[in-house]
Amino acid sequence: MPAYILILDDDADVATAAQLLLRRRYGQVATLSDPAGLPALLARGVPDVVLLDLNFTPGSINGAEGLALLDILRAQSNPPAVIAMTAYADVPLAVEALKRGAGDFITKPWDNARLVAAVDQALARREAVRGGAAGSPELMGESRAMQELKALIASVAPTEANVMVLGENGVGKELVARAIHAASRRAAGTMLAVDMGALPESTFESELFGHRKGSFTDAKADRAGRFQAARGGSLFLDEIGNMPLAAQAKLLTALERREVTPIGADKPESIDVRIISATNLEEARLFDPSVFRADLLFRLNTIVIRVPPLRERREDVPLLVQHYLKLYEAQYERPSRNLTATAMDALLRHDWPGNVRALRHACERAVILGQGMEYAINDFGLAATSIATAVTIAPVSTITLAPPVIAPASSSGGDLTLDAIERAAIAATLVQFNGNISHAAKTLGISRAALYRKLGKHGI
Ligand SMILES: Nc1ncnc2c1ncn2[C@@H]1O[C@H](COP(=O)(O)OP(=O)(O)OP(=O)(O)O)[C@@H](O)[C@H]1O
Repeated sequence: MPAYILILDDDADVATAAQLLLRRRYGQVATLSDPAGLPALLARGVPDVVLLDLNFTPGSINGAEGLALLDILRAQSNPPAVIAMTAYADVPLAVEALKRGAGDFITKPWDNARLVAAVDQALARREAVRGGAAGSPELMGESRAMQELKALIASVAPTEANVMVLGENGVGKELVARAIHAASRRAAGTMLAVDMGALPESTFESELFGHRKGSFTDAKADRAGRFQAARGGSLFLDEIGNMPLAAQAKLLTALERREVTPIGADKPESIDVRIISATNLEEARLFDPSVFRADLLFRLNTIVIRVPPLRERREDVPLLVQHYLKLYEAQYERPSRNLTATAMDALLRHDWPGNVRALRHACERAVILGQGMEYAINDFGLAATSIATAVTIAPVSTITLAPPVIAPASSSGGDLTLDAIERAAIAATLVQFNGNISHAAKTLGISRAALYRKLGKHGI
């Protein structure tokens, strides 16, 4: 979906400069200089991201108008991600904006690369938030792996321990980080996310630790760093595996001393953040000192949480598919449709190299492009090579109503081994109960443990 960005700033020059920069990259970039026009604009459609100036009236620096606009934006039923902008790098104001729901802040004049990175991150965060029901990101899944993951999150969250989240792309690492923050003692504070892999080395210190006005040519105003802005909350350091070694050394010093010195400042400032980090780097690479400093690793990984890939918890597929189909049916105002059992079986056997993010996109595609009365596997646009040869299941009419029906012997007869019948019966029963293991086991007449063993055996 092309992104819709709104720049809300009374300074037309500033708004146009941002528009020119962002138009090259995003679908639709609008500007608005008079906040009075905001309700009418929102009635025509809510943007994905709003760059919001916090001070409208010339000379005003307390941010009250911007914060009021922020409240209006946050009150939308499908609220945009907001990046607060201010010419006055006033930490309390930035923190207030973050507390009231802005996802990030940027000071003017901005660095172009930084602005684009902030918009990219805001879009990614919005996608993650939209994934949850009613706007709150929820880590879904009832597989044993997910139950263990949720239990681990619950026990780790209330501590102050630094947590490192490991897992492939799209498995839900950021959702895990948000769940930890939400269940922590710092939940009233903000969780600020920083994509460490996208931070240019030249601006690394200024971004993380802040700077004082005049400390270098472009330092036109004081700027708060992410460490200061996240005070009292959590700092989510994403993609830490992609940080250059020099930046790793700087981060290590800050964490060891529990203080940072803004560029140009004469005194260090103490930091009060909990660090949650994430990477998709394989552990072997992470333990390679030419890639990642061991001393920094030990600072960050007091607790390690591994999020398993979706192919290792296939039982979660039906639940996720149902959730995302419903979500996109509502979003695109499409009628609710069922899924053929054949399609669900193929989705269950898909390897999902892009994990939950890919599943989510496949569901969005099916909702937009599916033409039949029911969703068929072709609607999901999966690469044929990633689906193992289909086990024949009669096209059960709905996934919720019909009991599992196993196809009579196919004309080739090749699929009808006892194993194939067992596999098909399990898959169809899981579909029937939306992936609920307890119900499926009861219906199949076996224990939950036996069903888990069979899921493993059949690679479901
Ligand atoms: N367990 C889950 N339940 C519901 N949605 C999920 C789950 N896991 C991931 N998602 C969704 O999948 C998408 C990717 O999740 P997220 O950004 O947390 O993954 P990630 O591991 O941080 O990805 P990357 O490594 O690419 O940054 C988001 O839209 C998120 O809402």
